[in-house]
Amino acid sequence: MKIGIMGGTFDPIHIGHLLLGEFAFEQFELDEIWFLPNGNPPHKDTEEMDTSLSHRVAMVEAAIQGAPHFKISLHEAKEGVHSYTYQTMLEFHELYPGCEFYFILGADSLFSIEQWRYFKEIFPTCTILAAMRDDKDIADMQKQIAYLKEKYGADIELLRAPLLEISSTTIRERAAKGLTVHYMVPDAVADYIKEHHLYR
Ligand SMILES: Nc1ncnc2c1ncn2[C@@H]1O[C@H](COP(=O)(O)OP(=O)(O)OP(=O)(O)O)[C@@H](O)[C@H]1O
Ligand SMILES: O=C(O)c1ccc[n+]([C@@H]2O[C@H](COP(=O)([O-])O)[C@@H](O)[C@H]2O)c1
Repeated sequence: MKIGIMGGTFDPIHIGHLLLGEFAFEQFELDEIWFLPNGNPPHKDTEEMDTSLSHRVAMVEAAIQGAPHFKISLHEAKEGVHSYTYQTMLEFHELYPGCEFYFILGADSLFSIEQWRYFKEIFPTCTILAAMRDDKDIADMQKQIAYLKEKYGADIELLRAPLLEISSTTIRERAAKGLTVHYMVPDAVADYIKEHHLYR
């Protein structure tokens, strides 16, 4: 089985994340995409976040409902302890022998990966599928991919997905101002945000 891993904080999940999953599935002929919400991301201050893990998980579940090739993994849905990608990927290989993993990320993550905990250990565990984002154009991406390949022997491919200037931050800010987030998130997520008065 070829599994795409779409890791994130998902505060909240938005169409940028879903499109990365969909285009990775298609371009690399994957069997499933696992959305992997991080309960306590090492590089973000969860104390500053006012969205509980249970809300973030519920929004991922709502977003992928009805898409049989999209699943949720609760492997990193732990409060308190930080979850690190290198550890999760090593554990996935033990838990799911015979699976090939493809870790999906956006340009901001590709350019900061050298700050991740034991990042060199991640490279042998998966192929990284990196999508353009924000100000990073194709030349920037190819340069960074070539650099990481050359320096660490990383296996990285350019993921071609629609460029969307959308982030969870924008959605939180819009919701806080009482502006609509429709079409930026699936309807079920917009309804969830409204019903639970999130980001007010
Ligand atoms: N619009 C987008 N285009 C490409 N990649 C994206 C996009 N939005 C998120 N990603 C990628 O998805 C992964 C998970 O992102 P995350 O959950 O932090 O969302 P975010 O929108 O970046 O959130 P925030 O604004 O809170 O930092 C990261 O690798 C990020 O680069
Ligand atoms: O392992 C690390 O040190 C590490 C540091 C930063 C980010 N990550 C992972 O990168 C993915 C995207 O992170 P984020 O913050 O953009 O949601 C998510 O799966 C995080 O767990 C992992």
